[in-house]
Amino acid sequence: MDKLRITGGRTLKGEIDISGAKNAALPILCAGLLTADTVTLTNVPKLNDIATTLKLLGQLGVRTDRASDDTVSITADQLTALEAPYELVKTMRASILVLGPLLARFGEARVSLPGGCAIGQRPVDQHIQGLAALGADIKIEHGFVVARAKKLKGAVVRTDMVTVTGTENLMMAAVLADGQTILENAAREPEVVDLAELLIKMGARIKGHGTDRIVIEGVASLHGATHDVIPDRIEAGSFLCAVGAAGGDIMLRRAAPATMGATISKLQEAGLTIQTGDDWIQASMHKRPKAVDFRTHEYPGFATDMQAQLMALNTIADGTSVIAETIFENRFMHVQELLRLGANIDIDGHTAVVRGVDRLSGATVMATDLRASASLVIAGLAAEGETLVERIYHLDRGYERMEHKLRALGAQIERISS
Ligand SMILES: CC(=O)N[C@H]1[C@@H](OP(=O)(O)OP(=O)(O)OC[C@H]2O[C@@H](n3ccc(=O)[nH]c3=O)[C@H](O)[C@@H]2O)O[C@H](CO)[C@@H](O)[C@@H]1O
Ligand SMILES: C=C(OP(=O)(O)O)C(=O)O
Repeated sequence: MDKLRITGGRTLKGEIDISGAKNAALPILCAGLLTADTVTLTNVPKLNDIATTLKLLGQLGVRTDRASDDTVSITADQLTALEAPYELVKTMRASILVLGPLLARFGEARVSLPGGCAIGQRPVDQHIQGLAALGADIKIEHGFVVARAKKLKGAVVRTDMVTVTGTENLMMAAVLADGQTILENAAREPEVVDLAELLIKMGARIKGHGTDRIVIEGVASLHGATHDVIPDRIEAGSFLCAVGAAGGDIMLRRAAPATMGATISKLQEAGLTIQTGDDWIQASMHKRPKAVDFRTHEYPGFATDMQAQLMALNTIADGTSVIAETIFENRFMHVQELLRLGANIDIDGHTAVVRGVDRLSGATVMATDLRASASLVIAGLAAEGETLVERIYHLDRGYERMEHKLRALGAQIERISS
């Protein structure tokens, strides 16, 4: 298994490009199942999760073509299967996103239940209840969600909590349903908006995306489209935390600062100087960070996917911070590894109290999930001496060539392949 070796203590300087958003690209690839025409996507990041999704689509009989580094075309004109098997679903929870499109267009689907993972149980009951409300006959059988519906029918669906992939699955199902669907308590994340924009280009009739009430008028069929995936706000935020922890001056190009309000304002509170344009972010840090309290929240609040990275910055900050994780019940797995680097953190249920230390010292640590991995890399950049981050396959799920980008910024970091 590959590892990262980081020698900490170097400031960061330079420019890098931000990749397309993983969490936008995944549902958007699945939306290709909704039409027999070709859907062409640009700014698709090169990530293991994208490779897994393309493999899954391939198993369903979808023709996929990576025309260039960041362009992918998908054509779902001759499906050979309507089933997402456990082997693929277990590695990536977002596989559940084939359920809505398959059911809407082909009238049936069988998708393995995604298992629990490091950050929480992550049930899919809201996806199931929502599809049932749209008229699907849906049950769990032998570890699979098995769904059938001759034709879905529009309905008012109010999810019990805000769910990002739940909203995406239901939106993709509703675009081909008979009549009107209203999704209440819908997720407002930019990635949901990006999916809606693609669906509209494909002929869907959607209004209200970006609010908590999405109204969809079903249409008989959708057609092909071309779409540029939005920039990854979590990747960009992770690099901002990196410069906050290591110090320096960086420029992030092809970014979307308009989607990053909560992250940028917390980092400014921590002492970073940040300037933004339409598609760039310039950040400088030349002092010790200041501890910042925060709580995770649905968009436009502070993203749970940024919690671990900002915690890493807080570990070396001046002062004590209180961090509340409100979205996932078990998303502090990085804490025990940050402790190995010399951090001072106490956890009490959903709250972590971080007392900033003067310095971290390099050690061998283990990545436990995607953003936990990023937090360990950030801490390693700031730590004295050498940090070895093990099990970085988690990182490879969601960051495109992170070590290359950090090296371009002057960090001393290398991949050790084994
Ligand atoms: C591929 C993708 O886009 N992943 C993102 C998506 O995950 P994902 O869409 O899986 O996360 P959700 O928004 O659904 O989860 C929010 C909360 O609702 C709960 N829940 C959700 C659905 C359901 O049927 N039942 C239920 O109880 C979850 O366990 C969690 O506690 O949003 C999360 C929250 O912003 C991010 O951390 C993930 O990076
Ligand atoms: C939790 C994440 O992803 P996923 O939902 O794909 O597990 C993430 O991107 O931080």
